[in-house]
Amino acid sequence: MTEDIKIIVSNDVIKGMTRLPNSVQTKALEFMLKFQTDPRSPGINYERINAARDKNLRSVRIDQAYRGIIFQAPRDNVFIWLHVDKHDDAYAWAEKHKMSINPVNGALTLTNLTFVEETVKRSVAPAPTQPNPLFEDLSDRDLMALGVPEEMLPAVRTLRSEGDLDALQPELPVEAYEGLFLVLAGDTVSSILASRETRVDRDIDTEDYAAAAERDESRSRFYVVEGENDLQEILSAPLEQWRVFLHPTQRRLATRNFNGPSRILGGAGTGKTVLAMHRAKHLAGTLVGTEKKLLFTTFTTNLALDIEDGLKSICTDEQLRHIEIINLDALVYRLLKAKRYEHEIAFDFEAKCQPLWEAVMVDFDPSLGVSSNYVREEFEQVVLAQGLTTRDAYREAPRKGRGSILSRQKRDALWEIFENYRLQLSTKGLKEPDDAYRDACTLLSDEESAPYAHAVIDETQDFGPQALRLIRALVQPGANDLLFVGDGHQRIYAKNRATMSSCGIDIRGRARKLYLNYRTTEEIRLEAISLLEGVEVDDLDGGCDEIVRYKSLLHGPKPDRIQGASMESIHEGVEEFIREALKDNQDTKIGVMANTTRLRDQLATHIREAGYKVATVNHRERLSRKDAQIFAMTLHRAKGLEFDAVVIAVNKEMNQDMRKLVYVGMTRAKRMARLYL
Ligand SMILES: Nc1ncnc2c1ncn2[C@@H]1O[C@H](COP(=O)(O)OP(=O)(O)OP(=O)(O)O)[C@@H](O)[C@H]1O
Repeated sequence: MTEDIKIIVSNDVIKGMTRLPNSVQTKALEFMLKFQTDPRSPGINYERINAARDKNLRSVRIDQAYRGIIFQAPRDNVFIWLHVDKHDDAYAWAEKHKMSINPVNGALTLTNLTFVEETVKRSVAPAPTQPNPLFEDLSDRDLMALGVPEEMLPAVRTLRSEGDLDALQPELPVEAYEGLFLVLAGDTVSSILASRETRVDRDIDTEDYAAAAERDESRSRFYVVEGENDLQEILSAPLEQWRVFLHPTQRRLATRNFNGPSRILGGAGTGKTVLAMHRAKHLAGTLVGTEKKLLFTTFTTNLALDIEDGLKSICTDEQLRHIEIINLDALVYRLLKAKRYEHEIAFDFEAKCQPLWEAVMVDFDPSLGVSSNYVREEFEQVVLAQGLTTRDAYREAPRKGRGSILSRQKRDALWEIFENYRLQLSTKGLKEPDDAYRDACTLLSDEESAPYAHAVIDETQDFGPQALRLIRALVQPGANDLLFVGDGHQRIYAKNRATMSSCGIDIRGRARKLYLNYRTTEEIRLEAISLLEGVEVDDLDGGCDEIVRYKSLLHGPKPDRIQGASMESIHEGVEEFIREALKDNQDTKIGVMANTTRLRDQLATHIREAGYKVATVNHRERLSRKDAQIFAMTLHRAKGLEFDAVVIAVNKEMNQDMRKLVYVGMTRAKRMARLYL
């Protein structure tokens, strides 16, 4: 490819390749490679398309039956591959579409003109009772600043309900759809643009397709081919959209400079893990040629393993050499072992700590007026969370969110229990993980420099204060040092609620959000959030998060919620659900989730007996490598995973913690879900 030629490929072409017959795929790829080497080669016959309204569209011959549609920019040797199809279909497609550059935000846009005309036609002569157009208060410039292509303005002007907007969504750029629903949720155009960091203050040259292709908005749907082997690599790897096409906000956050720690919030399925992986790739790229390392850490082991596979699919070997992917507990274990730490870290509370806790609680005096559960929570949420080691420190400690005030005498009485418990642990050579994190922090503070240059942290909501302090201590303070992604709605270990600022992590001015759910249908998302009604959700830094601004791109059937079913009818129902899920697509991946291991195993056994192959997802297992279609797991194991269809059974009261757990489980589903309560 010569320097002055730019080849761009649309996501439609990249997605569409797999739908072509194999022989056509091969020919299309061969053609693209030839085209990439020299788009002006005499061997390539550009045919004008007489009926096309965009006069820059051309067709090229792939074989006797298939044609490619290419946009030839008015100047600068820029060629954009837009579509591949059978001859007549390709021509019909070309007649409908128009490429342009959004004159306000400078993004490449492709508009289906016929769709716009039909939308406008349908809306003429509104009945007098119809509501006003949704965006009548916004100027054309505002709409284009949000990402609406100029050619789509007439269609957007006809919208009168959220349903109308959803019907337009498949034809709108993602950022335009997102901008419009944020306006409906009450945001102003300027606040949306500011939080996205979209620039609309430049003069846009609407004929400069080379410059437009580089903008983050364009890159959410167009890929700029970088070098000789680039296109082949893209097309031969698994065609998961997230590897190549990021939401403009994902791309910006993955690559921008932050002058310190940053935190990205986003509801389930909004692409936080995807963003985190691209951020790691980007930062690792800056470390090539140095000895420095980036830490990618998560709470759950299974997720760390899947992220490792994800990173391998987007990073070069050189970049990978600078990334260490490990869940935090495993990292702490390794770190302390290397320092000849004398204690065993009691990761398994039930097996290691519970008997000792129960033994010291024998002396607990009920006349203190608090329950034994309250005492354990006090130990976790105040003593362990703040790393308190003396009675005096506990007497003075703030107890925000603990509900009741404890007199000095009561605190002293509780301290005796706590001290005694730690002593019992110590005689057995054990430490609770929070205390071990604290010890690791102290050991690190003796070192000359922190072991990592950067860290990217997924599932931040499940890291407690000691874990956050340790993460801080593991990374050299500086630009781009820490990127946290998380979602308070998905906190499944309530004791781990933390405030980043009180753990030495200052994210002021560097907090951002993702809004678009790429995974679940809107129907599943709404059903899942209805479980969280009345549950207070925090923003990981002492403030509140809200849910009204999230939205899904996909639609599908409303999930079922079935209450009070007998075990027998749950078994029948689960089997029927699986049959239904597999009906149209035998490759459907199904998650079967339960709140206990016992219930999980019961369901798995029943499904196996019904003739299906079921894999049980355990600790430290890569889901992506399991040879099965149906996966049974506890709700705790479901974090970070995804399935086409999810069926959940819960046999316990739906308290706040359980609601969050079920929320996590249900938002793993892409298109079908059912819940038994
Ligand atoms: N830019 C994108 N384009 C297409 N698909 C995307 C994009 N970003 C994310 N996805 C897809 O959306 C789904 C959810 O992404 P991801 O797992 O990163 O979300 P998340 O916010 O970490 O979710 P959760 O918090 O629920 O675990 C995945 O299937 C992912 O491949």
